[in-house]
Amino acid sequence: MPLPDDSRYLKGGPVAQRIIAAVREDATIATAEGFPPKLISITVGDTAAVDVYVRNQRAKAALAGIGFEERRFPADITSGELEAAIHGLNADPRVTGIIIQRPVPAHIPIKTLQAAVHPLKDVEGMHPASIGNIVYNQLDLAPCTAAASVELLKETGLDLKGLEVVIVGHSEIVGKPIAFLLMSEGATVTVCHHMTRSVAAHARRADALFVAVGKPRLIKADMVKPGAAVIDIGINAEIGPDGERRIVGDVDTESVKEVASWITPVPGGVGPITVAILLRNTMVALSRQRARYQATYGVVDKLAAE
Ligand SMILES: Nc1nc2c(c(=O)[nH]1)N[C@@H](CN(C=O)c1ccc(C(=O)N[C@@H](CCC(=O)O)C(=O)O)cc1)CN2
Repeated sequence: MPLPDDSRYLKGGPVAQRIIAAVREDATIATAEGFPPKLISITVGDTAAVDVYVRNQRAKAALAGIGFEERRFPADITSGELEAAIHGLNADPRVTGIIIQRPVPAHIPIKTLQAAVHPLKDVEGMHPASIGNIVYNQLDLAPCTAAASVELLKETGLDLKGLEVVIVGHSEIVGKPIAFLLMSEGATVTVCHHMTRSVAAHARRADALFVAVGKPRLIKADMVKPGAAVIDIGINAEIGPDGERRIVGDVDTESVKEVASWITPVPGGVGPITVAILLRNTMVALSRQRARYQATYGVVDKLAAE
């Protein structure tokens, strides 16, 4: 369904298109130089939200000129078997990026899997060696959903220096990296989590409010400062009054849009940019691999080496 043409909506589509167009230029050049980018997606078990994400990754990778392959594994696979599969991908020179789709089944330690991905092929920046980069202000490759959310906040034109930002949700893949990305930009950041005494009291102080907790419509109008920017990162599936499955965010958009100056729709907000950032990260990872290749073999490109 098309989004209403309301300037309060921070729509992800145009930003994503811009990013994908730039990625396409890079991918075309890299391919012509003998380094075609190829992204492998690892899915474990069946999760509807992940299927939506992967479907969009495949479609946008095709648009951007990036090879894309999905490897699906059964929910009862062992962690050791998955690690072995990842080591195989690390060793394959045709594979330039690996993404592990979340969530994985509870018996699989996601951190072990993430650490098994070679840091140069880690297109999410979630390897322990990569996640530290954003702490050191090296921001060119950050976790996709976190980077996408920050990209949308920048679309408001708000000055991030000294901006009061509140993040509801402290996950490793979204809340924590957003905090580091925004601290690097000079924002004052508060992170709320399950032990926070009054989320509402913090949220009401925010010039920019990020929400990523997976609770449909948790944030209501009375929790938002008038004029704030509200970035909704929730992706929750529910059955609508028409009996159809639909996706809703963590923010009660209908009421909050009467108070906020900017609000991201769900779907159509952070989601499309998340996919675009993944593709951009894939090109960053490839250029790091090329730099390593050049440093090791002393040639400018693969074609020259042949
Ligand atoms: N490895 C990762 N796994 C997950 C991440 C991540 O960043 N890295 N984030 C979420 C992904 N996710 C939901 O589970 C998700 C992300 C993006 C989209 C998306 O493309 N949404 C679009 C389109 C919706 C539609 O076609 O109906 C949108 O919001 O407009 C969907 C899901 C968890 N896992």
